[in-house]
Amino acid sequence: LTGNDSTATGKGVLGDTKTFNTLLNNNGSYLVDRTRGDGIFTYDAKNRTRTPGTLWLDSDNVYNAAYDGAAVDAHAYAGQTYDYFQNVHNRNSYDGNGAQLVSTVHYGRSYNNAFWSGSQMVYGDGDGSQFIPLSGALDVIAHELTHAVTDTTADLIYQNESGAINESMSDIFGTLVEYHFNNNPDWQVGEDIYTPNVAGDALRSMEDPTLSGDPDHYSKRYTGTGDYGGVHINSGISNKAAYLLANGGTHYGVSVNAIGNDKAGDIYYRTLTQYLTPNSNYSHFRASTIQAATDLYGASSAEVASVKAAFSAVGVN
Ligand SMILES: Cc1cccc(C(=O)O)c1OC(=O)C1CC1
Ligand SMILES: [Ca+2]
Ligand SMILES: [Zn+2]
Repeated sequence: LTGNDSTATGKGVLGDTKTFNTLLNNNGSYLVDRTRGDGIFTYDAKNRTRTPGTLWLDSDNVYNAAYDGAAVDAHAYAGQTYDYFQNVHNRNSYDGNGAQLVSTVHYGRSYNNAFWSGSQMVYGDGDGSQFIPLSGALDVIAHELTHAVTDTTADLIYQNESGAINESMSDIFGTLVEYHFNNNPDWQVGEDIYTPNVAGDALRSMEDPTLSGDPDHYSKRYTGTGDYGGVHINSGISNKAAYLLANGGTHYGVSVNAIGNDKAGDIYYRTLTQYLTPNSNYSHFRASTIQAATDLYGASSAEVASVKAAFSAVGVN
């Protein structure tokens, strides 16, 4: 594919105008951003379920059609998430080696899911009631891309406690990316694309996981076999701890002093990339996070004390 790098404008899922990088040649404008790593490529599944589908081609380099919104956000938010990992953690794409970022939008029909396939991101359009196009939220895209970071580092097995930690890492970095770009940031997950007819709810809450029926203490963990052993359920335990570490608070009588988003992000990034292993459980997660914080701030630091308190507050001792 040859052509010239260009900057296009378009409207995202929520109707917000944004700019992003495209590639222009005689055929028209492709959603190809050659300015980041080995490139960001966005595809159209045309409501079928073959991936990656067709590389997105637009006629005039202006992406304002309703059908374009899901692709505009998938492309622009993948670029922002790339920038977060590169600029904040010095990681070049999800593998540290500039791997291409491939996304497919308009996947399936009324598909209420988004996922990392093992090699690319995939986004459904939602059914218009439970979800609107799922690429319309930065925390969702950063969530999916963090699965790729996890798979190329700790490679946490996607079931039971290791799977819950896998899921929580994606929610944590989804939220940190949303704050980094000040994109209506909060400690909720997927709020911008979830239940358009219901105000104030979210797919999950990190601030209060019980709002979506998930545990906020290890003693309340799910031990069944659903959801791969509760990977989207028991993530609430770690999500609450992360919320407390960054923001502070008292939970079940345990007080945590805030260390802020940036230090929390550096601790979780080091934990994920240097200490966690495929079968890490919550106990190993506590030890690993303490070690990462010790490496960064010292054994007697306030940051280490807050990590210990945050895990204790959610019953992981
Ligand atoms: C909507 C959805 C369904 C199933 C799996 C995932 C998954 O990627 O784990 C999923 O996406 C999310 O959880 C992102 C955060 C909104
Ligand atoms: Ca959010
Ligand atoms: Zn996930």
